[in-house]
Amino acid sequence: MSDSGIRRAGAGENDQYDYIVIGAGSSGCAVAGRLADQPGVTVALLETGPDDHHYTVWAPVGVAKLAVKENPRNYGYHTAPQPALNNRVSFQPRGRGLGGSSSINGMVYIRGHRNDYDRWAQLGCRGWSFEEVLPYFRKAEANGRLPNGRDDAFHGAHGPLHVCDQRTLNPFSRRFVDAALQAGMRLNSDFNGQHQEGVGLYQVTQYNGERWNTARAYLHRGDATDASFSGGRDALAVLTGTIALRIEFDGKRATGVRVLRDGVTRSLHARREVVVCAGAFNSPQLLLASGIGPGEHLREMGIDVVHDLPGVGENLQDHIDITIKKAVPTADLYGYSWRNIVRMIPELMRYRRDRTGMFASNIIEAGGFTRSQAGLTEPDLQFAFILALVGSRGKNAGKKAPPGYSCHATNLRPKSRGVVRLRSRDMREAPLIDPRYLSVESDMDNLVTGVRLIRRIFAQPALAQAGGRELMTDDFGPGEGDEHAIRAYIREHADTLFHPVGTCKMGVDELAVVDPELRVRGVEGLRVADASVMPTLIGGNTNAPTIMIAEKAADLIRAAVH
Ligand SMILES: Cc1cc2nc3c(=O)[nH]c(=O)nc-3n(C[C@H](O)[C@H](O)[C@H](O)COP(=O)(O)OP(=O)(O)OC[C@H]3O[C@@H](n4cnc5c(N)ncnc54)[C@H](O)[C@@H]3O)c2cc1C
Repeated sequence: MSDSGIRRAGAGENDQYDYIVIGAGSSGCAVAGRLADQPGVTVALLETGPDDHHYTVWAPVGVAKLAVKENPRNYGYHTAPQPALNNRVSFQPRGRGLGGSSSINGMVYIRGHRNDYDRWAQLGCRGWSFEEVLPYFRKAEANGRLPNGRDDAFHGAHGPLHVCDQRTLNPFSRRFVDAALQAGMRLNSDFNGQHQEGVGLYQVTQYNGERWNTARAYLHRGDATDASFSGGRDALAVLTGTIALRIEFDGKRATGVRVLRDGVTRSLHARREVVVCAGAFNSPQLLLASGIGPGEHLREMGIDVVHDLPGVGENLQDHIDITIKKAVPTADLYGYSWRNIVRMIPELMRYRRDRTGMFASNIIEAGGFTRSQAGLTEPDLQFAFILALVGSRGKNAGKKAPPGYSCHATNLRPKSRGVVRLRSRDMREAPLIDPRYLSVESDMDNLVTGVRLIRRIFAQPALAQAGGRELMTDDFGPGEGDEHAIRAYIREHADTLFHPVGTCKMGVDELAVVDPELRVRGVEGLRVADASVMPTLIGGNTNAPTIMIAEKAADLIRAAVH
């Protein structure tokens, strides 16, 4: 692993590029890779963290190690204390290094509901309705399910992002799907097809049993050992260990980026544009540190105002989520017991031999979408069935959980809105993150329904026959469970599902940070293109939608010069 140092990559180490892309995460790799594929164009991709050539990244089960606490590939942020969560501080994993959060995420491939994008268009985001973004989802995707390698109405066969079914299905994932059917849900074999609702098996961003992060997809051209990091492209310089400290301006025009690398600070010049892809926490942080944001906050932090843009850092939205857990003493699930540890030895050999078995699993193989009440136009709850007991994270991580399973219920469209602000002008410091989870009381309501539905699914024969003991729900009492006790449980245990968005929102209103072409309003030569531009949270996991945004951004940027 190399955390610092520019690796030679085509365009090599220069002071000038046509485009400078900041952040090599889900979006940044895609934007930079696509731009660099144009003839005669040079691109620099700046990334604070290290490369992604590490077994914890490409072996899917590595997610259990990478996601739960701070490490060289995970910033491991923490929120401000959350009043509605009994003042708990929430651990916020964020990927650091090539691939960004796509290198540490759960690999679940979900696009959200078509209505989500139609709503973006209704909010004034012209060009972002479902029919208009679907071609970009398909362009990105190489779905292993397509017979004859031909695109169909919903899926792409030839994009750089591999999407496939799980190679080895855990028997408990099958049990979960059967139990949900027994509880009355319907089967859905493609959550990204015509309908989202139902229960089934998730497709994952993997290929041949290995994680397919965006670095592998868009930079390395599939080669896990790509020493150039750029897939050998002459036009693309991939600069790891390089932190963008601030965007530089000439008046209101972005002209380049001030960077810190190997302890040396210097400026890189962008002949055409700077594209910020630093994610929902760091993109607003970088704009603020560069003098773009609410004037009062900037002055308070001693930063010269380049442009007073009140929406920067506002509108933080995240999926709040509650988990029910059941301890089950079996070696088919993940957890710590002698039996489970012994089981892992042949599983490791199996993975090394043919990339199948328990090491090839993302541990989240099954799930589904449902409506918490009749009359809703689309599902408002998502389930994710985990083949382990979800343990503590962040500063509290480390306690070894026994084998078991868990199920998340996620409120897909919470109304609570939070904020990202600066604690310091220095980009090496963590920003202040305050999601204000459950600050709108009604955000709790569908989680209560979610808890009840999970327990109903757990009680069906397909899962109940496996035995085990539900944890921490004794207070609920019999049947549906006491609502007061369930609400208290949610306050004590609800947490993020890791999908922050919206802090540089796209739109046409006062608080919009970028316009529908992703240009930062009020300045020139600067765009934001990552999860932070989503005006509203989509109903599902956010990796595929972020990659869709990047694909569209690359087209918008290319179109601007023609
Ligand atoms: C633990 C976890 C599990 C998840 N599971 C799933 C899942 O199963 N399915 C799904 O669809 N989504 C999942 N997500 C969410 C999804 O991965 C994110 O929404 C998506 O990756 C966001 O992409 P991004 O490009 O906006 O940001 P990121 O991918 O986070 O990329 C931002 C990049 O910018 C870099 N950067 C930041 N600041 C600077 C700077 N100043 N200079 C240089 N570089 C900088 C960072 O190091 C990082 O590499 C998960 C996320 C996490 C954290």
